[in-house]
Amino acid sequence: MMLVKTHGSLNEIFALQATPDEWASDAVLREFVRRVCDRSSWTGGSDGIYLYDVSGQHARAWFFNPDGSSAEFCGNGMRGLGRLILDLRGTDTEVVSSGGRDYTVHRAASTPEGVRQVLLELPPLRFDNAALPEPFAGFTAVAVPNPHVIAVVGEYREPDLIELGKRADEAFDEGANVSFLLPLDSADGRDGGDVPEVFVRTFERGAGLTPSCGSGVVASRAAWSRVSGLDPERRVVVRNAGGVAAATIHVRDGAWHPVLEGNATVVYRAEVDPDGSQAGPVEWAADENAAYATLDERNVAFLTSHGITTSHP
Ligand SMILES: N[C@H](CCC[C@H](N)C(=O)O)C(=O)O
Repeated sequence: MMLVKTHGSLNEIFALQATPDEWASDAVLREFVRRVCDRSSWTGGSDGIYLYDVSGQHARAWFFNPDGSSAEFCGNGMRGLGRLILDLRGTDTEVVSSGGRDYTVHRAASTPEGVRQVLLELPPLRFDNAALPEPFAGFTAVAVPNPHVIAVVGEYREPDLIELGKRADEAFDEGANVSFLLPLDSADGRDGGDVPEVFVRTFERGAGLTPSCGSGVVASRAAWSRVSGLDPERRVVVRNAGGVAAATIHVRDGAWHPVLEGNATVVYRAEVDPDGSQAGPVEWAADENAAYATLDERNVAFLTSHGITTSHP
């Protein structure tokens, strides 16, 4: 089976063309997931894996966190998977069904550095207005559809994010992805001029602190409009530790429909056996990785110039 390592803003997600029933049992499948996602394994690990099937008109996909748990959706992974499907079919738009919902992926213009990009349309998000348990009382809860809680902060303190992220599993029955959103210069977006920019970092359910969380980008974008009153239709540049994306919310009939645009980079391809062992050489996408390194350097320089201290990647 061909294992493809992709990333969205350095949030590395595997894509593997296979269906869950190809493993002897659910437990064997989840052991495979943990093995290939293990950072100490021959794969170098990842922050999750999408299994996918393209035998029907719409592709189907199943996401697993690196701890073997399932999740409804992975924004960065869906961009990478979408790019693979668009390239496989030679089309500009495809629908991917995952977790009981449909996502539309569009081929998007590459960045000035020559980094491939995908624009992703998500199903309507949902705010959870119920009172949140301590210590998340002041957070905003959004399902995109996976569960996120977001706090808009005046200063980004990573140790606080990590501490709170580790408490999400005990605070929420299904766990939650925990994000801090820090508005940046010209971030009020009210002058109608500059495109507002924010910094977001997420401590992910089932994965921990990651360089980027695509669904966290979308959930944080929505929470910011909810908290600040910024027009949800405004395009906002969202910077993560690992890269840059843009998020917009289209409001239709009162429903908030997120759109996420960002890179969809292939890191390498390698044959893998169903037990997770290596079955062929690792074939690195050297040009893509070089192009992304330039984008990454520029983003790190921007974050540093804005006084943001965050681990990389
Ligand atoms: N850890 C997430 C799934 C992966 C989300 C993230 N990698 C993304 O890009 O959206 C969860 O359990 O809901």
